[in-house]
Amino acid sequence: MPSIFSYQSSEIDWCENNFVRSPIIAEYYNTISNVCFFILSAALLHLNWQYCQKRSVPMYFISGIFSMYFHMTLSYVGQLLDELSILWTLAVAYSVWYPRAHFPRCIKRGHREKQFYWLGGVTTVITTLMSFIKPSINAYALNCIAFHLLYLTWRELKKCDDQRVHRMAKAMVLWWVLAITSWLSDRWLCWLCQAINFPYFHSFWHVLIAVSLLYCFPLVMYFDVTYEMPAFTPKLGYWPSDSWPIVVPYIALEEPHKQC
Ligand SMILES: CCCCCCCC/C=C\CCCCCCCC(=O)N[C@@H](CO)[C@H](O)/C=C/CCCCCCCCCCCCC
Ligand SMILES: [Ca+2]
Ligand SMILES: [Zn+2]
Repeated sequence: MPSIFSYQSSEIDWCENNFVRSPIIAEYYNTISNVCFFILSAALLHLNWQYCQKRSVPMYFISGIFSMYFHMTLSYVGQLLDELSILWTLAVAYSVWYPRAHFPRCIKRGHREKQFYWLGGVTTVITTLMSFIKPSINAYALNCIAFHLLYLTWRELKKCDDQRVHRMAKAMVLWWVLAITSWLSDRWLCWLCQAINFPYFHSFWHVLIAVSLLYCFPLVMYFDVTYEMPAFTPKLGYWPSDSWPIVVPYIALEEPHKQC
């Protein structure tokens, strides 16, 4: 029986052909494309330095390290680490940022906060256990989180008339649609990708989801400042400048009153 650490012990094998460009890296482009998680999370921390000084931001580049290991080995342990790091980053992000205004109504009013954290904790533990049984199904469950984020974004945007925030949300959704299309294409249309000699859609997924998060995090920070830091007004800036066609948004904190 192969070890859970051994090469290709995972039940998932992505579309890219294995060991074509290197004898020690199973999926070469799927491995190196994870570098974008390190670059873009560094950019995120740098541009949003004011916010990061005041609040802790979940370090999603850790998922990039495990994802690299997974694609390099295609091992069962690599797959578990990849998925569990995403799951736990999401759990931390929800516990830090989930707006109290959107706590589910089904939990009792007086104890809402405590019960919400219990609910989140139990869900995370169950999903963690499920990862050991059927990690390939778990990847779909993780992707479904995006639909909940879309729902939360839609509810927040209804209350917000800052057009810059709407523009940021639209960009996030656009990049996410491109990302999830690439992920699904790699999983389901591999025969077609092989036929056209382009089995690289999973590498595109890495880049596109990292770009989508570059818009998602400032959006979440914007609403967090609005709700949780009444002493500041979140001001949305664009790097390198407003007039560029492709821009990176960031949050600056200003002292007077709020907009949304
Ligand atoms: C109020 C809550 C705010 C939450 C903010 C979002 C926190 C993001 C947390 C985690 C970062 C995810 C990093 C992705 C790493 C991808 C590694 C990878 O490619 N793994 C694959 C195998 O190599 C695996 O098959 C992928 C599984 C699915 C991962 C799904 C991640 C969902 C992240 C949601 C992003 C939302 C973006 C915008 C939504 C409209
Ligand atoms: Ca492969
Ligand atoms: Zn991947």
